[in-house]
Amino acid sequence: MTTDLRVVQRPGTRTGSSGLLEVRRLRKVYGGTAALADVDIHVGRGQLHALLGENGAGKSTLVKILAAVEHEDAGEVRLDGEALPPRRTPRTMAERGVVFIHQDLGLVATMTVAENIAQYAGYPTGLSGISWPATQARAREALARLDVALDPNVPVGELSIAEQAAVAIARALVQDARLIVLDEPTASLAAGEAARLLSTLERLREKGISCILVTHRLDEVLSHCDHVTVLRNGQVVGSRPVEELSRDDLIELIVGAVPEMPTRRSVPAGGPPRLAVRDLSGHGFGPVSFDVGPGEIVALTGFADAGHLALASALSGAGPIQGGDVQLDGRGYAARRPGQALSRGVQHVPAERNAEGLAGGLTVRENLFPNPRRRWWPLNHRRERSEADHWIHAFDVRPPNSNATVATLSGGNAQKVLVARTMATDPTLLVLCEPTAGVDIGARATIYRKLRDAAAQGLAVVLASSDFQEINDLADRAVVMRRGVVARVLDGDDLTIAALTGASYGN
Ligand SMILES: Nc1ncnc2c1ncn2[C@@H]1O[C@H](COP(=O)(O)OP(=O)(O)OP(=O)(O)O)[C@@H](O)[C@H]1O
Repeated sequence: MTTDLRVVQRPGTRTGSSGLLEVRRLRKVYGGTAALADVDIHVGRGQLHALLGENGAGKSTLVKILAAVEHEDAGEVRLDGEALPPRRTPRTMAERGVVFIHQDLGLVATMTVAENIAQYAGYPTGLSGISWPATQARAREALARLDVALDPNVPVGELSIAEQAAVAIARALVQDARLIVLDEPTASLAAGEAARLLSTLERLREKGISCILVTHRLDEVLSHCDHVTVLRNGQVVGSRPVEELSRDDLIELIVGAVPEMPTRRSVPAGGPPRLAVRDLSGHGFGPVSFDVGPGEIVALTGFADAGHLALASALSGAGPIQGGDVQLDGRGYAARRPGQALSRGVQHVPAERNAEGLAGGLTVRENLFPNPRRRWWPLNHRRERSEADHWIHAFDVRPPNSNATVATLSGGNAQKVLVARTMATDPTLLVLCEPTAGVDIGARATIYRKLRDAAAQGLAVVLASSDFQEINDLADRAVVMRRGVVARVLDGDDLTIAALTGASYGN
């Protein structure tokens, strides 16, 4: 069926027949490997166009070339019929109304909504300098175009993530955006928040503004996007209107075959808890109590500001604890620093992969074994290499080269290295924050299987995740948080995506 789908653009759908962006035979080679090999993409006016593909397929490379932070080796980019110069700059793109929104949204938390919206387009001025009433009015008007009512005087840091995303889109509107490119904006949003962001994008359709959405979340593509282009190994393997595709069609296009997802375990864990958390409180959460038994995978979840990620950080010594008690294997455990957590066998995948998790300038092997002396003394380089190869193979890290610098890996492949590192050390407790954010569906199935296998050996896992599908597939129990405290605990047949969504909203 994959070959049947190698059809580019069907005319006359709501994808819009008049083209805004034409990418023709685009090519980019890094060190002999073609990240993009003669890629053609057509984005219609007012079209919500999803760009999909497995990890390393070439999506970010394409986005970087559109943003003019990288340049193509060959090919052409046309916007509204105009061929853009090969040596264009980010300013060339901004002047033509191409705006980029990355996962971190690029907002300044301490500045108000109106100030953030004025950040790039400039502040309206009057006789005595900046006109604050005009700045606020323009922000209000841009938000109204998105049907979002927010006070322009509120600091952005006080808003929910979904509201912040609306501010980023409003900022694009005041820059007269014709094309907005969003690189995984929903990767760490819970279902309800992601849906709100996507409905905001849908509103741009009537205004003739086009969007390219890079995502690994297939359900949002099926329910919100008009057209989909799938890349594999730097080539377009399908470009079709969404209405012609099922979920399985999409998965087959992305990874070649529908991977088998592990099913949730039905037998509850026995024995005393490995982790017992009592009335724990810290920045943004508490008091919270829950247990994790041997072999159990317990999810902490909720909307972005629910406190579940802060709680997970505190459990791994990366965030402050203000009160309460934690026991690990029957002994008091109060990790004030990550080093203390590591010495008790607690391994952590932080949500901020680049800032806190990986050293981009070091190799995959060095990132897998940051302290080989602790593992092997005297140092045994051959063993280190062969173990690195084992983990690279087990997690299907691409390219499968332990000497590759982590900064040259695609986002999803870097994430696989981070998760592999936590499991390479025989941990007693894993604390995983958004472990599969940015990871494609094939690699996700691999990570889930590894976690299941490790849990079957008695490992305890805390899974802080906003991905309700992931929790539904993997967790034995879900602790749903709202405003820093436990709103509901779901397990067995009660643990469903609908129940997770309802509990996150406080139903
Ligand atoms: N600076 C670089 N040097 C060497 N190789 C690179 C560099 N940047 C990207 N690559 C390679 O180009 C290929 C495409 O990477 P890209 O980041 O575009 O993938 P992606 O589709 O965005 O993946 P992901 O879903 O994991 O983010 C990968 O094989 C990657 O390792």
